[in-house]
Amino acid sequence: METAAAAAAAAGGSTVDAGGLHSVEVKPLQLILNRAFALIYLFAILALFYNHTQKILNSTNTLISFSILISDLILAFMWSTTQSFRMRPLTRKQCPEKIIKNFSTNEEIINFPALDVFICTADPYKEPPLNVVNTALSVMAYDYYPIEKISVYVSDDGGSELTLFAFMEAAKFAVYWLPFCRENRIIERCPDAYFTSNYKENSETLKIKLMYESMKTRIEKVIERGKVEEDYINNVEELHAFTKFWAAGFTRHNHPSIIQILLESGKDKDITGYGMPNLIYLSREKSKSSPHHFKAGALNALLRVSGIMTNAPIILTLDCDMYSNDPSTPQRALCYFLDQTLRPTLAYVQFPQRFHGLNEADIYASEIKGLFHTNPVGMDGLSGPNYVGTGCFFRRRALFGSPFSFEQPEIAELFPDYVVNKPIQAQEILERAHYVASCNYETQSNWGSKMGFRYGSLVEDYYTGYRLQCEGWKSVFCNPKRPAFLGDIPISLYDVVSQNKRWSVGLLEVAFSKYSPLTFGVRSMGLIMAHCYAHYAFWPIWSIPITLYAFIPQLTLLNGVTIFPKVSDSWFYLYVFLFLGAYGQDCLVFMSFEGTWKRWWNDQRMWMIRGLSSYLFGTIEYLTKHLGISTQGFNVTSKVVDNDQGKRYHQGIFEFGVVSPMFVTLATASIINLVAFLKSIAQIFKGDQHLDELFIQMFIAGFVVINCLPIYEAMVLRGDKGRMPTRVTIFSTFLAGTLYVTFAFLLKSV
Ligand SMILES: O=c1ccn([C@@H]2O[C@H](COP(=O)(O)OP(=O)(O)O[C@H]3O[C@H](CO)[C@@H](O)[C@H](O)[C@H]3O)[C@@H](O)[C@H]2O)c(=O)[nH]1
Ligand SMILES: [Mn+2]
Repeated sequence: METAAAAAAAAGGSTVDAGGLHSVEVKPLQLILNRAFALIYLFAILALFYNHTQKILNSTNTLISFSILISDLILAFMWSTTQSFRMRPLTRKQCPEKIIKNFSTNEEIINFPALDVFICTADPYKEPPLNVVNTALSVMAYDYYPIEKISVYVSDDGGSELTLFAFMEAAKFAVYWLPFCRENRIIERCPDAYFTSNYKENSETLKIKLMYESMKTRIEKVIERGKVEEDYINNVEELHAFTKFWAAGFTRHNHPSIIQILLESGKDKDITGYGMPNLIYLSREKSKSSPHHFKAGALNALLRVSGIMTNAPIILTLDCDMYSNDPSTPQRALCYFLDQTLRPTLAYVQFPQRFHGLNEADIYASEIKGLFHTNPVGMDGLSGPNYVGTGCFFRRRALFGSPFSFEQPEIAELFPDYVVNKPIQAQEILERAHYVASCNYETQSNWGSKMGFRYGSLVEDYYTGYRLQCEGWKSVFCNPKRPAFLGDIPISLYDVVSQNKRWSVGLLEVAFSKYSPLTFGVRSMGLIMAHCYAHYAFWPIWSIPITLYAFIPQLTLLNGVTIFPKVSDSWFYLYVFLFLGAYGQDCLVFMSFEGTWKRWWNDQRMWMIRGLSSYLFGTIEYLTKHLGISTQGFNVTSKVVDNDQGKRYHQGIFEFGVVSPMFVTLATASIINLVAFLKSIAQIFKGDQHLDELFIQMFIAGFVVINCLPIYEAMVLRGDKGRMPTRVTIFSTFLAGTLYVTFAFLLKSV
């Protein structure tokens, strides 16, 4: 931990580090309240299980009591892991304006450490190259001194000439864009974001806009044709580069590595004669016979190729849709990397994932506030936040063994302190770069196990951060007021639940591996940190209580069977406390991070939806994958916006539209809850049943019904393309009927 600063912070209040580059703040009252609440709630949980034991012993229907017990055990476990985020939340501030002074040799010359930026893309049709180019331009235009210290490496797992073409265009546009941003002190350095903002129109902005538009048109034309044709190729070098893609047998899954230097710092200048950063295109070698480990594999190839070419001590990893929204961001990260007291063990500085284009109510809870904001603040007070794949500055050394034992790469040039002394275009450098980008390079090596980004989980980001922290590395959460990066969000429910399904598979791969946070994690990083990581690893098992609670109380209700305490029973108040306590705390935390009611409501709704879709089917996919039956791999999230879909999204209308088993469970649950709720109301009015006995079950059904309103609407009221497909509705109605009959039979036969 952070020595002096931490000790002072532990005592409460705020502290500033010695250099005055950053400060931390802990609110002592908040700590006490959180811990006291956790203690009280814990006693309530214990009381609940006492009640459960009694019930099971006297129960006539053990199966039902047992499934509720299992659900509550899992809910209690997940609750306890959530509390670890509340034990010591901590907020930080940085003073990026002080950084320049630290690196000035004299008034004029400022010399920051070199920075390698990695941008990953994987599919030109799901990830439009124009957007990838925008991301690259936004970081090339960072306020970094001298700018030649930045090298931007683009990894193209799509192996696409379209992406390369877009980057050739970007390199030409950059020599105008960088001086334009610098001289006009533009804050918005992502061109697309700038031209859609409220910028000042004058002849200069008009000129640069025309250039941008012309680049955009050329890129879009080429994408439309699906191929770079000769009229778009300017010279022999470009032709030579594209010929590689046209070789016989070239596919995205099978091709040699392609490395293309698009800008070379020190050689290329902008139109004012000022330097330019390096810009390098890389498509690592792929072959059907060797595993390529998806994004983690791409990052490791980048780590090596950049090692050969520039070997910067600091690395920024970015997803292709995460553009920079603040040119001073690297200076904020430097505030930490520079601090002597943090230095020996600081592995990475993580900025939150934030998104643009969210609708007002954030219907799909795309903000994922827990994952990206509130929980990292909790982990920051312990050993530091988890790595979330993008917007993260690494110390290169952290990817080569623990802080105490260095893991030697195979070749000397890859040592993190190796000094490159040749230009990146040198024949020798290029040869070496191709060599380390080949698919056999990693065979029989420690890459992915002890070195670099870790293999073995579809959530390579979570897994890598976790393993680094197990080794003893620390991290810092940096959350400035102006978002440092902004990314795209999926705008159809299917894309959202599919993305979460992939995460679920990846998380379970960690949960049930020999590196499980509950065993290996507890030993390596202590109980509380390990619980934070366990919270994510076991996310998908939330599907069990969510699914059981979506069906059992309702199916029993339909059959007039009471399974919870009556309102007149004193145990009833325990249930009220448990419900209000958990939801209340969740809501309070959400609201205290610039939340709104509407967004919180959607956040809790999406939790239920994910429980019945992503988590459930993710768990099933994990099981089938491990039985060797099927595997989907890394299904890249689409970043393309269909116009109609975009319109509906902005009106806050849920987008179904696809026939998927994940929608069947949702629709079935929504039907059963509605029928159960309505039937029990009718029975109470008729006097056949007592509200006193059925209240908790009716409350659950009613609560689910309110959450399902958009689903009913999509099933019966809507006619647009995003409605629930009729096949799903019919099948779900049939399934609901079958479940009802089965339960009626089960309950009567005992
Ligand atoms: O074989 C692959 C697959 C993906 N990617 C890239 O990985 C990034 C993330 O992919 P995306 O489809 O956007 O996944 P998300 O679920 O939106 O991403 C989140 O979850 C991923 C782990 O599942 C992390 O890698 C990401 O950083 C994190 O933002 C994108 O830039 C892709 O181009 C590759 O480079 N190679
Ligand atoms: Mn993404």
